[in-house]
Amino acid sequence: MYAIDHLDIPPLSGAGGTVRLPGSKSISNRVLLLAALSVGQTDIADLLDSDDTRVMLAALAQLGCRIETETPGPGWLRVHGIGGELPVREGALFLGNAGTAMRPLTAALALLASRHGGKFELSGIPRMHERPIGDLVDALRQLGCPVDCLGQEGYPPLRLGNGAAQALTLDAPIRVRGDVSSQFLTALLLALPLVAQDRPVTIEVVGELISKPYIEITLNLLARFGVPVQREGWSRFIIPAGSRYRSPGQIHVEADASSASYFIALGAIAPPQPGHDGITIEGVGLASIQGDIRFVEAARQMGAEISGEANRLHIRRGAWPLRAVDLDCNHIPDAAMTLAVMALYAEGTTTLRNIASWRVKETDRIAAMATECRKLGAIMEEGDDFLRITPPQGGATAPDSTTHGWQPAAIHTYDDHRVAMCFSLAAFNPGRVRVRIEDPKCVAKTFPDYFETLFDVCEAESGAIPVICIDGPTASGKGTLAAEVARQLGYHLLDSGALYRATALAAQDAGVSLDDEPALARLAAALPLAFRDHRIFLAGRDITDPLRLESTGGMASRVSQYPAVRSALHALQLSFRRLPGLVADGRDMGTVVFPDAPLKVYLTASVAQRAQRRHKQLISKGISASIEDLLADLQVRDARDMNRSTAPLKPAEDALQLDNSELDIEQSVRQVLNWWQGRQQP
Ligand SMILES: Nc1ncnc2c1ncn2[C@@H]1O[C@H](COP(=O)(O)OP(=O)(O)O)[C@@H](O)[C@H]1O
Ligand SMILES: Nc1ccn([C@H]2C[C@H](O)[C@@H](COP(=O)(O)OP(=O)(O)O)O2)c(=O)n1
Repeated sequence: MYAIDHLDIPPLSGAGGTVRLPGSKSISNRVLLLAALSVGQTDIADLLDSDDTRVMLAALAQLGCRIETETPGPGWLRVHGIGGELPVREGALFLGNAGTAMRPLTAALALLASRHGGKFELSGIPRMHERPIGDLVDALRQLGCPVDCLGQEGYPPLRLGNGAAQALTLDAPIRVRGDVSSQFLTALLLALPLVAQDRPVTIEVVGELISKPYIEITLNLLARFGVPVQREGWSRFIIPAGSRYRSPGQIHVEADASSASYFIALGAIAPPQPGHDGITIEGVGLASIQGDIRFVEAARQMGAEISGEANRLHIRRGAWPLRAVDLDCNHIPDAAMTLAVMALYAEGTTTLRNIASWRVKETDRIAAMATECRKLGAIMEEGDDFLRITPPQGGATAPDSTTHGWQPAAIHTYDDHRVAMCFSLAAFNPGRVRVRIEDPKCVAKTFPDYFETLFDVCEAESGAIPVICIDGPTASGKGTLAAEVARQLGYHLLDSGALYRATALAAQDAGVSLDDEPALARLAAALPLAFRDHRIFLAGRDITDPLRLESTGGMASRVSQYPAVRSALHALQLSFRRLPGLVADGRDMGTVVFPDAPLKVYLTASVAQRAQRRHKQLISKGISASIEDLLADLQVRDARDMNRSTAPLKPAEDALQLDNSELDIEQSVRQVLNWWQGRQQP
């Protein structure tokens, strides 16, 4: 996950390959609740691991439900159901911004608290307290459940129950509005079987029910857990008498169809790559029970070529530019946001209709999409329940034909995972303008590794992937600076010195003389290196600690003099240049390996400072050393690195020099990030 302030996505040029997506959020949280309310234990495979499911798991555990992770095996979770009982009678549950936890838990706990005598408080983050829940509260009060809104009437936080058992009014149909959010009906459908032992319970929907596909998921899962609800049209639902949740034993969670929408769009937008035949999505397919699978139809209408099987989809770019559409999106409320970004690549104006529910989601999504698409240069019109998108005006006659009317933009993401995921696709813009995603970690709500998954299948022209080079003499602080800059930008890291150090260790292991250039080059060309969990392995041996020894540094300096060794390591170093960017430290990053890098820093510090820093570093690791010896070694190493014939240590002509003798680590990092910022498009 990119837990950073913002993520700059360079211009993307193509995509191809296979992705496996995380489990569906809607299915995951429903299955968790049903498993918890069932009699018996349920083993769940491929559950989504995200903020929203963590919130649900924590709440269920707090309510006394026992949950075992990695049981019965890796990727599984075992839930021991409480079977309609209430082992914990009081509690305060914090549910973050997870609507799929807040609504059903409100209904289930209101009923359980009334039946058994309990009292619970449910709250969330400030945005959750702005998301209406009044229609569900009204329905629960009709039943006789004590429900108090502790802030504004009709919104969380809520108090459910008053500690005493209540008689519930179950004979009359329970009426609930269906035109604001279908989650209220889902919540009642999931909760009412808990009190339908003696008599059937009927729910009547008032107003036109929106987002029907989500109700279908609910009904499908209820049936899997032993409660077959009778449906009369979309306005009457009857829960049969004698209902009781029974575990199905095992259940697999499909991959998230809404998450699939970004990769379907990717296949429709991205030019195909040689050696790949479009994008393949595993884990969700045409037999999905999720409504958002119908995004496939919308994407086809816009030009995507999509084929598929029960549990897999395959997408290729078809019509290009994409076709503009005028579409009622009521059946795919979440995935339809992706259409707004696809519309930026369409010929003509696209209208997305019947999307009023967007206004009460994680943020006001109509306003958010309009504002952010406008930043990119699109012409946007928004209404209460529609959005109209005219792409940035391209073509050779456009006022600014170099960027085809696209503007570089910093996309604000409103703590809304879908805004962040959608706008990553703007990085294919023909103007090749930079797209910045603010607060990229908000994707953790449903898809923590979204950007990693995206970058795995995307390509950029090599020159388009930014590299920041940090070269300089030993102990100037290159490694420390490079690692922190890479962390803050979310970039990959190349410690090129480690490759020379590993070559020296490999020579030592193999008994190869440090004077035998051809043998050293052969070793370097086939280094069996692996990087795992911040540790480095050479032929399976953990060399993280020996790699950092001063003696290894000295050997590396000798090995690195040989042109044949340097050229043997060249391709390996280039392979680190991957999306979204690279920070590389060494001696010749800016002069030889990445001569086109947009920022090169030559880092120095006085020789006395460097000897002192190295001394401190070694002492802190429990390695004894004398400053005088270190100073002498350092000078020998500097002289050798600077005077060798191939790729000697020297500043690149276009390098910025940074003497950090008087700067601390944080100041050095800030300086480099400021320089980097200055090199970005406005
Ligand atoms: N700007 C700085 N000010 C003070 N100490 C620093 C600074 N930069 C790095 N150091 C410290 O100096 C030591 C050597 O840094 P390192 O990054 O290993 O250098 P290099 O990779 O250039 O050999 C480390 O202990 C590090 O914490
Ligand atoms: N790009 C590079 C990186 C390191 N080397 C050589 C020269 C150095 O003395 C050794 C060890 O490099 P490393 O960066 O790990 O060493 P320091 O941490 O700066 O002491 O490798 C090189 O020749 N070219």
